[in-house]
Amino acid sequence: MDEFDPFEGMTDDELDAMVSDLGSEPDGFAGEDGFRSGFVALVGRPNAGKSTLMNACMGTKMAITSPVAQTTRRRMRGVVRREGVQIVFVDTPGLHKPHDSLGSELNKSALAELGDVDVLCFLIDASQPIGRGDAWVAERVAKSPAKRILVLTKADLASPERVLEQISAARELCEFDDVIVLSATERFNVDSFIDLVASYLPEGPKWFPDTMSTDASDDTIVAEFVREKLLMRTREEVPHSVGVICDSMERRRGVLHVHAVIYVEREGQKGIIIGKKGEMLKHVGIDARRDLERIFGCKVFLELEVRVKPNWREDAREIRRLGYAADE
Ligand SMILES: Nc1nc2c(ncn2[C@@H]2O[C@H](COP(=O)(O)OP(=O)(O)OP(=O)(O)O)[C@@H](O)[C@H]2O)c(=O)[nH]1
Repeated sequence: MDEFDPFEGMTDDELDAMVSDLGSEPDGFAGEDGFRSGFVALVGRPNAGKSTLMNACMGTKMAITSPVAQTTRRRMRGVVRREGVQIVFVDTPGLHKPHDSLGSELNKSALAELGDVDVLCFLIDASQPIGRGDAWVAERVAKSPAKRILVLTKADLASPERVLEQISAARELCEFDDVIVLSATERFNVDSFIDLVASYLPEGPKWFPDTMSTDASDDTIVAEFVREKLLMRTREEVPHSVGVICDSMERRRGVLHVHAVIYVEREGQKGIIIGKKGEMLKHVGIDARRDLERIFGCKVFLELEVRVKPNWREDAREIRRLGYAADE
């Protein structure tokens, strides 16, 4: 199969404009003894491709992804290691105009990262017009003291001309230390992205031990993967009304026994999720179990239950209990 190359046929000048050093010199890689490390936030509008890029960098799927906006509800850290370097990527909820208390919490959670990281990657979908949402995010990104990298995602979906236009428009919004164009699904420029980010990291300790690749707890991983399968199989309001909690996990004779509760806001949504003769819930369980067995490396017995909790998205206590509060 031919390798995907969105820049095929472009002139050197055009290429320079796409992946450019915009002036500020990265610190360079550390010397022989100096270990480099740091925190790198992935921020942007919902659906920009933040979780997909984090998974691509990690080389395994840890963050859930879907075409539904606001898939990410919990800030999640994923560790990527290279010789002498540890990068802690922080996947954040998409920044958007909130319509409920849950939305406000998600924004708060993402915004909290802006001032607290070494490198800020502002992801913009190359295939979508830059709009007021991006301008709003850019205004906040511009205030961060972190190094700033503009990341044009989904290059496989946009023409080179379109990508160039997007870069110019994004540069109007905010100043960046660097720019990179990539496609996480095609693995185009993902390794270059990791190298670029690493070059901006300061000398520092190993923040995570070598055996740890994420700060997400096991029960969070269960809840998130069940939710992802629900997002894949439901439509309209239902995906946004779903919250999942894993309330028990126990390993017995090599099998992980898991119980998770799916919360929805209305009886009708419960019916949709259970499906005719329980078919929908059964398939969600099968899909989720497959991922969980890969992640935990053992057989998983997954039991799912659906409960109705009216208007939980407006209830601060419920948002916290489900683990979606900004300071979780
Ligand atoms: N074609 C293509 N699709 C992509 C690429 N990156 C992400 N996607 C798709 O874009 C959709 C959104 O991706 P996510 O990674 O969930 O986006 P996100 O920014 O984390 O979204 P939120 O959780 O809503 O903030 C998914 O359907 C992905 O498969 C890419 O490089 N190319």
